[in-house]
Amino acid sequence: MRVDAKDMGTDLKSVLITKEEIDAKLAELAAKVDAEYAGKDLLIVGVLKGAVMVMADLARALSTPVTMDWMAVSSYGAGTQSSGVVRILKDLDTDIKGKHVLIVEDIIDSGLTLSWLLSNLGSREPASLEVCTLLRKPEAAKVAIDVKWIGFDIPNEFVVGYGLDFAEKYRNLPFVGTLAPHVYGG
Ligand SMILES: O=P(O)(O)OC[C@H]1O[C@H](OP(=O)(O)OP(=O)(O)O)[C@H](O)[C@@H]1O
Ligand code: HPA
Ligand SMILES: [Mg+2]
Repeated sequence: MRVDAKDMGTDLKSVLITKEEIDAKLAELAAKVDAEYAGKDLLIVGVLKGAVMVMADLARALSTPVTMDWMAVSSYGAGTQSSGVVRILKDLDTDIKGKHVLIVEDIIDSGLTLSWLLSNLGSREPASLEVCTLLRKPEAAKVAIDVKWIGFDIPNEFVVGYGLDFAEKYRNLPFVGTLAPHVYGG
């Protein structure tokens, strides 16, 4: 069954990026990642929980053999604003020293989560450390981050779907949509 904005009642304001657009973009990104890491061992690190969908779909679009690990950090809690305080809820299972590591994210909003992650993982001495994110909000950046692969730059609005939640809901929507302000008290 296809879920679309109508099925969400009035919770969604609009569909920003369709499933088809996400699929096409991930194929493009996967080709670039394949080219970069040809002949190398690559560990992709998904940032739970938001990046679950991107990890699953990007990993399957890659030709490069990869290993996968996960980190859980949280800075948003149940709200729509980053608290700026990043907590590790689950650390990597593997030692990344000397490995080529690619962090996979669903979204870079303020950039605070990723900035913290890059310095945390960077201090573990990986052979290389890069970032691939499906979404980025350029207008929301509070810190500058060097991001190698970006799927879509989006407006500074709270989005849900394809892994992204509001109060843990809407992660399973197959597209990215904007939330109606009344849902989060706007
Ligand atoms: O650039 P920032 O402003 O730091 O925001 C981006 C981060 O916020 C979200 O995670 P969240 O803390 O909501 O956890 P979740 O993935 O479990 O929803 C998202 O998945 C990113 O990891
Ligand atoms: N939506 C959902 N989760 C998020 C967002 C967003 O716009 N920004 C950071 N985490
Ligand atoms: Mg969240």
